Amino acid sequence: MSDLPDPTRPLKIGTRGSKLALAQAHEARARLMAAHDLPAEAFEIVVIRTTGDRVTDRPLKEIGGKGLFTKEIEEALADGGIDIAVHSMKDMPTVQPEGMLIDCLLPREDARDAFVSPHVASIADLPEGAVVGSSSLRRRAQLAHLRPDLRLVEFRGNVQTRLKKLEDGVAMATFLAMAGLRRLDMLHVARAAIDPAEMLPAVAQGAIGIERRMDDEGVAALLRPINDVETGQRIAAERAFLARLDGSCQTPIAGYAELQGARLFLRGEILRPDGSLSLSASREGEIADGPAMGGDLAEELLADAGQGFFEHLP
Ligand SMILES: NCc1[nH]cc(CCC(=O)O)c1CC(=O)O
Repeated sequence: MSDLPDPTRPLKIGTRGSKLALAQAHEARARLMAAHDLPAEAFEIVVIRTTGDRVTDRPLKEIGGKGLFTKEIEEALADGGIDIAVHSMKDMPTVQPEGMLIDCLLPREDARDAFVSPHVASIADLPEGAVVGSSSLRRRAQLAHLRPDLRLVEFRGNVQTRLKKLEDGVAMATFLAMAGLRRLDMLHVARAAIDPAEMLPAVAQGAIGIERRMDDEGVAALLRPINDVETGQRIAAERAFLARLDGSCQTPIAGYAELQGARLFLRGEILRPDGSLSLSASREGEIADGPAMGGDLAEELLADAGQGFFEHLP
């Protein structure tokens, strides 16, 4: 256990307790074990219950937006209760608390959304007026934009709960991240992976980030070999886009970056929550300019949107 910052005790990995969060924590541990030739006993997985986990009866946007799934975990990191925290980057605020840093990203999974339905194979196949369940502000707005005839209902809970609701006929279809389904070994429930050109994914969808104390050099050295540089470059561009828009919080936002050789392609979209308007644009440039391109893309969409765009509620 000589690579550990403190070889006399296991490294504590903080995570939420959901099946998906645990799968992600196990993936992080497996990569650390392989990179440093360490046994599983060199790590301890510490489950932390967050506000987002406790409140399950209301849409997330009513409880108070970003940070709901991270606050208690970051407190544990700050007071030394854990050494690292494993997160879905999609759920992470663009700015970390004082003294915290995310500079380690695992290789990104499939970033696309999955179309999930026991009845039909795609969005286009949904009959007129069909009911679709989703609590994602982005997915709801994108779907309303594509298919204004559909009826949307709130859908929260874990994957099993949502599938049960589909079986019970509460809705005909829903959406889930391909990445989450793959990590849960439940890819079979995806009827189709939706092309980003049809439904642009959430910023950082499919990426796992590892947060640490900024001054913890021992942990920084431990994480370095498992960081995926290309994922970091894509996420940096997407999160810079989000960061520039975030002031207007309750807004449906999508952003997706891809690399081709030394070039970075970034697409971004903002929508009215009711889907009555969608604005999108893209940028192409050097990988190193990704974060600047993200900010610039956000500026363009904000200028297009004009005053009042974000006040238009359903
Ligand atoms: N908001 C919940 C959440 N956060 C991350 C994922 C999926 C995994 C990922 O995007 O990395 C999900 C569930 C979903 O959208 O289906």
